Amino acid sequence: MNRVRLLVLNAALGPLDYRVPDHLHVEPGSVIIAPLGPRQVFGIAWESERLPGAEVPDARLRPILDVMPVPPLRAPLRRLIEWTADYYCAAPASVARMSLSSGAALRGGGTLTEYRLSGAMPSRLTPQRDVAISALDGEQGTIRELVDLAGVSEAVLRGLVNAGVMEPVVVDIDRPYPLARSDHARPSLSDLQQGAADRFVDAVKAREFAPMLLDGVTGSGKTETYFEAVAQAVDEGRQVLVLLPEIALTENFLKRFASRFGVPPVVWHSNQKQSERRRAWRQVAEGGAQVVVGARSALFLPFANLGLIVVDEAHEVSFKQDDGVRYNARDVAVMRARFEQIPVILASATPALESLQMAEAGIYEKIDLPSRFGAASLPDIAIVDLREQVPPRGRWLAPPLVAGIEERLARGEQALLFLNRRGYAPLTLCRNCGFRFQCPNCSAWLVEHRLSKRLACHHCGHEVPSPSLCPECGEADCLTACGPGVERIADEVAELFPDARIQVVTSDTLSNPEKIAAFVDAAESGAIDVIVGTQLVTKGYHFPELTLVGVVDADLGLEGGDLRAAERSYQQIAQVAGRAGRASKPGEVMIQTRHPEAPVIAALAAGDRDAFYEAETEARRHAGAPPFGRWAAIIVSSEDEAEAREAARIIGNAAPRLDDLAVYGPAPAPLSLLRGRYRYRLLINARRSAAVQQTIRDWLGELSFAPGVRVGVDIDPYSFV
Ligand SMILES: Nc1ncnc2c1ncn2[C@@H]1O[C@H](COP(=O)(O)OP(=O)(O)OP(=O)(O)O)[C@@H](O)[C@H]1O
Ligand SMILES: [Zn+2]
Repeated sequence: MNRVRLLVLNAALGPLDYRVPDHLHVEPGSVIIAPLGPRQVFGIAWESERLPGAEVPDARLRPILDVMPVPPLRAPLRRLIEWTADYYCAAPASVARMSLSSGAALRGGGTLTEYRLSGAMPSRLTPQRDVAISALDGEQGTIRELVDLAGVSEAVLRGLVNAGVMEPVVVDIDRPYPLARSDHARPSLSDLQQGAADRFVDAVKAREFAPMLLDGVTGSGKTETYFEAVAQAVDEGRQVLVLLPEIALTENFLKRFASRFGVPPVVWHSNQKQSERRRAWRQVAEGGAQVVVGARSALFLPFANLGLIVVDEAHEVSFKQDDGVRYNARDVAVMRARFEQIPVILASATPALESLQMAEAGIYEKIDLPSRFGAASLPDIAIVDLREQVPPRGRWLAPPLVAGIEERLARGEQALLFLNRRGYAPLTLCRNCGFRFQCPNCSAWLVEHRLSKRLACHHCGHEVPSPSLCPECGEADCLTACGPGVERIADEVAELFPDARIQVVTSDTLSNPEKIAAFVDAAESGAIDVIVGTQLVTKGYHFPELTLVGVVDADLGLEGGDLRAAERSYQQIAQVAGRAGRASKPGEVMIQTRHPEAPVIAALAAGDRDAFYEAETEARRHAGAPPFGRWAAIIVSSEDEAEAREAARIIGNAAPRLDDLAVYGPAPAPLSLLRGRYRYRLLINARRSAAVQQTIRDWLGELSFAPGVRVGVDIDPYSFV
């Protein structure tokens, strides 16, 4: 009899066995729908020897219902799912779910009716019809899409359809994308760039696993260089995955890609329309999507014929996912390349210490671009010591920075002020009674957002309209904003320079692709004088007229107990500094700080990256921190504080006593209340050789907790809150 073992997409269940009816063909990787009690569940056919489960006698097996009309998940992806689940202590079903991330795509084909002009003219030409006909020349789309394009009502378009002026065209909803042309606009590379590009092209041709670290200063042309490898893969008919750390960077990338290859790449991220996701998923699986650019979830897509992976801005913390399956997309990308036997390029101007260490150990090949492209040189960096250059009361910009902005405005150039704090002020308190606005669901202050006139929690999204009275003492006019956010800095610039055109750039103001595209256009065309932004604006952008970068508070990133704080601060400031002077005009960077002697600041000022990395490496080695030792975290949470505390105590008491592994805690998490759940943490510090995952599985597997308790494991954690 034909039986099959399924990895079912339900994290609470183990693998399940089914019978395969004679009329269905199943192979490893087939996507299957099967009965589960009275319901149905998706599952993936798996090699049974790799997925141990309870042996059920043939007679008790239920038959699967159907095999989905999609290509089976290939072996390299199945191995990746196994590896990810094992390494990050996650349920295989939760990882597999990321591969089958468009339910609609699994069910197979469908069509859609679009319309276009037929060439016939109407017998009666109203002004509305005239507008529509000229606007729709060369266009094709659904009626709804054409309504937007033409700016006329649906009734007008329906009238044109009835009059035969527009004709229906039936299209496959999962139709292929237009093809990228590798020689559409090939740049002529500098010798240095060409050397790097040749290496990447060779690696694509070789079709072997090759992890490469592209370490190039800001503005050195990393993108242009790895585009040559993309071109090679496209020429060979193979697919490419480019991972970006944030959706916000996609718009800029789309534009650059389209001008290089003639068509935009295929986009994949979580905020897309269902229909777009489904088309992208199917084309990825069938090989019709050549180049996919996406956020980290694109890593688990079922590529038919992957030839290259690029992780751009590979040092970015946002590649680490902190809920659900807690994985690091940078590291999983390298594993996917290994299973697929293809090259992977990690590109960054400020590589993670872990990546540099891998290069030093000879595991990654390091490829350097040490200078900027063309006539551009790296900007001059100056320190503004806030203890000597004191901003006026209630202000945050010190005199040298203000003078710098004034100079840029006079010359028609641009300035960028960086402060990694959204909103107007991070804390609001009552001068009369001392009341502070706090989130009811989180142990965090509410942040004032003046643009939207609200107080908001940046952890759970809780919002209240900005009050005029103190809720505690009832006084009016007593609420004070403490400290600056970007909105407040923008106000300060507006007061100093009333004619300046200022744009605040945060995830609040650039909340959709249209707004991001509008910002990029405005900044490129010189319609903005001063940009005030969070980390969102520190990387990826290339604005030729931007010649001054001001870091408003360089000490901010060093606060808090994060063990990677120094590295992250260094990266963020080096990246934002890298936005200055990228074209012919030289750039200048001013870093405001109260601690000019701090190693991070001193290294930035001296432009001595190696010194910083060396000091940081020594500190990590000394502390047994990554990459010299390993960390893992256990996070316990419950809506009931006593329940959470008790579960944490049980885990702490059962902690293993081993020579190569130390357990700290449990202790209340720094964010001890998050989204209504009380939280405790344990930190594990282990030698590199320790079997951390197995130890944790054995340890937690023995324990049981109250039903409302959640226990999460975070391997190689980034967040310590
Ligand atoms: N060979 C080239 N020919 C023409 N333009 C180039 C070339 N190399 C780089 N450029 C241009 O120089 C600018 C900087 O290049 P790019 O954005 O690729 O650098 P990067 O190293 O990715 O920078 P960052 O890390 O700061 O984002 C871009 O506008 C790019 O188009
Ligand atoms: Zn909250």
